[in-house]
Amino acid sequence: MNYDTDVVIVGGGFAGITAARELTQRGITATILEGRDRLGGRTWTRDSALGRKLDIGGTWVHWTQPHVWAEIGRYDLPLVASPTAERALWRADGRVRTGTAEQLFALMDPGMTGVLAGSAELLPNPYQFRPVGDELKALDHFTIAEKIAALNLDQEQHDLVEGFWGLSFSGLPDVGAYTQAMRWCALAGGNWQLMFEACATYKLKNGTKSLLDAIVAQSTADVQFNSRVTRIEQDDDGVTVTVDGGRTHTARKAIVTLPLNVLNTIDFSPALPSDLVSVATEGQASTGVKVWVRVKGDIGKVAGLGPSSCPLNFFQYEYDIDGDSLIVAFGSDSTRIDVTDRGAVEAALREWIPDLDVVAVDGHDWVADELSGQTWPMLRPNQLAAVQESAATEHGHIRLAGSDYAEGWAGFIDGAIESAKTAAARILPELV
Ligand SMILES: Cc1cc2nc3c(=O)[nH]c(=O)nc-3n(C[C@H](O)[C@H](O)[C@H](O)COP(=O)(O)OP(=O)(O)OC[C@H]3O[C@@H](n4cnc5c(N)ncnc54)[C@H](O)[C@@H]3O)c2cc1C
Repeated sequence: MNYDTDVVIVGGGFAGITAARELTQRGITATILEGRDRLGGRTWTRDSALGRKLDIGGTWVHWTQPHVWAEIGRYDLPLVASPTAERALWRADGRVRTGTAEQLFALMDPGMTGVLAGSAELLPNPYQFRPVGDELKALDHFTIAEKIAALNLDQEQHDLVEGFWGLSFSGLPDVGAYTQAMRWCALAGGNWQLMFEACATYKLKNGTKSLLDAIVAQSTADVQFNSRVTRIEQDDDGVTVTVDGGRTHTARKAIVTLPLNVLNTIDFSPALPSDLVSVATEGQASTGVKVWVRVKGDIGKVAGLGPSSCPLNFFQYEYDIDGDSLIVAFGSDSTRIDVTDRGAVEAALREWIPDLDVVAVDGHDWVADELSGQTWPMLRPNQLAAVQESAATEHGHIRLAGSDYAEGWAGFIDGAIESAKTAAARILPELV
């Protein structure tokens, strides 16, 4: 049979472009079918009306994340650190308090240590825990909120730890799986402060697009934009992939990199495993928002944390722009705040700093976005085994890749790159 290409890669985020580079550098032909008019998916470096280039999606990287860190070294890309907070505000037990970051961390420590106790022992090699064992499966019944509640913390400590996980899950702790938290902490050697550092310290100086462009430059894959895949049909020999409008592409293999919450928008024939389809139907737990905010004047190097019930429950100072302050803020529930509404963002931040004036805002609703349906993936209880098993398996001629299916830092750019390298390496022997 003649194929249009060896491999069709569905989606051109970090997973898709990494898989394309890995395959085409070894002489395999590949076509990326991307539903948007740009590459990058849930990363998006764009010129912002706030006065500088900003990362609207994924941003921070860290040396605990070996796959992305190796790529940054490979292309010799400059990094910059987010400023260290000199003042911390925390909203807990119904009040806003001020102190140092150290004071805030000390208040959080009993709860964080309690929730995460045993993470390094549970997952001594957190990049290799498939197949999901009985101990992990048993723990996967619990939500992170249940684990926090069981610690009987005082209200202030409870609100801070609950808020931290609302931030980390980009979602509500009462629907997020406890095992996700254990995985993150195990990846930081069981140290929650290092885990936090990994999530919000180093940024690519020229944006995530600088890494994206470097990887794309080493790929010879054909990229077709505005090509939303609607159906993938398999026979004994390969796949036929149909895009919106009816155009088809044939290939020997397909790598599918769709976020879990939109996986079911493709009609797979034969169907993907029923337990994975059920997870995609239920949806993973992230429902949150990220917004960049230009605030009038110099507000100093400040960070704030509060419970997930706040429309914006975390923010930190990032840049000075002509005497104004640029901060980044997060919330757990996109239905509570419109990140393009300056007034709504100002009202949410005034719960912390009453005289704060918001000049302008920039953000994107990733949850409403039909090509993502979520922010960074965080699983609900009882989803882990189905997702990990599907990620490790070839489904006929199809493999899944993407940060949602990573074994290590799932949810991160690192996980997208890791899973893509694995998927490409697994299919390569069948193609050469
Ligand atoms: C607000 C936000 C903040 C984040 N912060 C960080 C961070 O600081 N650090 C970090 O490491 N990670 C962060 N992440 C997560 C990180 O950005 C993602 O995990 C990673 O970029 C996912 O890459 P991916 O290739 O797996 O998926 P995606 O980037 O989602 O790529 C999938 C691609 O498939 C396309 N697609 C979807 N459906 C179809 C279809 N039917 N046909 C064709 N194409 C389709 C999409 O348009 C997309 O381009 C953040 C994410 C968000 C949203």
